Amino acid sequence: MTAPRMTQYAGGGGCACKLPPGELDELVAALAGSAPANPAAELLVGLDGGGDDAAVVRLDSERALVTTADFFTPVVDDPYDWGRIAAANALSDVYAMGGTPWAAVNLLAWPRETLPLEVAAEVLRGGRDVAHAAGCQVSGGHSITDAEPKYGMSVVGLVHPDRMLRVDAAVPGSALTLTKPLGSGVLNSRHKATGTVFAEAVEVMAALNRDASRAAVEGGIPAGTDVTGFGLLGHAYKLARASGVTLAVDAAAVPYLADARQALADGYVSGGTRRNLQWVAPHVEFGSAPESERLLLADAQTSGGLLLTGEIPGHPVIGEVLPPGPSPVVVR
Ligand SMILES: Nc1ncnc2c1ncn2[C@@H]1O[C@H](COP(=O)(O)OP(=O)(O)OP(=O)(O)O)[C@@H](O)[C@H]1O
Ligand SMILES: [Mg+2]
Repeated sequence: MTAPRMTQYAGGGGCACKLPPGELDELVAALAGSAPANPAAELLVGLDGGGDDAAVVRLDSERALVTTADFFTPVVDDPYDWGRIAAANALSDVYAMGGTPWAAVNLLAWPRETLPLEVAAEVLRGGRDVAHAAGCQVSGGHSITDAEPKYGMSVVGLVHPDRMLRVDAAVPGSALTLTKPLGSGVLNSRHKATGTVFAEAVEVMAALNRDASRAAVEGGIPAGTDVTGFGLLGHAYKLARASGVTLAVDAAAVPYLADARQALADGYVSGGTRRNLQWVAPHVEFGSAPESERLLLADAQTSGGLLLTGEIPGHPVIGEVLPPGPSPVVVR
C-alpha cells in the first residue's frame, strides 16, 4: 500500500494558510485595549500594537508565563515530519519571546473517514519527539474530526520579564540577524505539486529556534520575532511598526535554501506569498529589487528562523535598525 500524501488532504499548507495579515490586524484590533475588571495576573505582552509572538503574564519580579498556540494543515507528505515541523513552529513563538517552553498540549483535527488514525499517531509522535528534544512536556491535547487534517500545539513557557524578545523594543543602530534561510514557502509549494522531497527544507523547518533564542537573550538583544507566514518583509514590517523604527534589509545578505530560487523561477509561489507582498508593498522601499526578489523576501515561511535586532554568533547579519524614516522597511 502506498502511504497517503498528507499535503493532498488540504487546500493551503503550513503558515501560508494563516489569515491574510491585514485581515488579522483588523480582527485582533477589535479585541485589543480591553481587560478584565479583576485580572488574576498582570499582562506584560498582549494585543496592543498589533500583537507579539505570544502573550505574557507576570508571575513575580523574575518570572513570567508565556502562552501561545499554533496549528496548520500538512506542509509535507510525511506525517512524522509534519508533526515535527508543526511542533517546532508552535514552540518557536515561546523562543521568539526569549522564553523556555515548559509544557505543551496537542491540537489535532482529523478526517477519520479518509485517513487512518495510525497516520495521526505518526504526526503526534513527530510532535512529541521535537517537544521532548526541547525539554518540553507533552501533557495532553484536544482532538476533533474535520474535513482537513490540522495539527499543532498550545505551549506554555517561562521568561524573565526584563529579558524578553519583544516586537516593540528595537533600538536604532542595532544589527539585524536572521537565523534560518528563507524559501520554505516556495519549496513546500513545489513539494505539494510534485511530491519532490526537499530534505534540507524539512530539517530547517523541524529545527528548534532554542539556541538562537538563548544566545539572543544572553547577548541582551531586546527585540525579535520569528519569521513565519507573513514572510521576512511582513514580520520585519510588524516589528518596525511596533518599535517605531525602520528596518533596512540587505537583499544580497539574506540566506536562502538551496533550491528556493529555482522553485520561484519555475512558478511555485503560494497565494499567501502574493498576498504578503501586496499587503506589505506600500510600507517597503524596494529600490531596484526585481519582482522575483520581492516575492522571495515575502515568501510565506513555515517554522522560520528568528529575526533579531542584534548579532549572535553563527548567523548572518542581513541589515540594520535605523531611526524611523519614510518607509518602515527598506530593501537595499
Ligand atoms: N483569534 C485570535 N484572537 C486573538 N488574538 C489573535 C487571534 N489570532 C491571532 N491573534 C494575535 O494576533 C497577533 C499576530 O498573530 P500571528 O499569528 O501572526 O502571530 P504569531 O503567533 O507570532 O504567528 P506565528 O505562529 O506565525 O509566528 C498575535 O499577538 C496573536 O496572539
Ligand atoms: Mg511568531
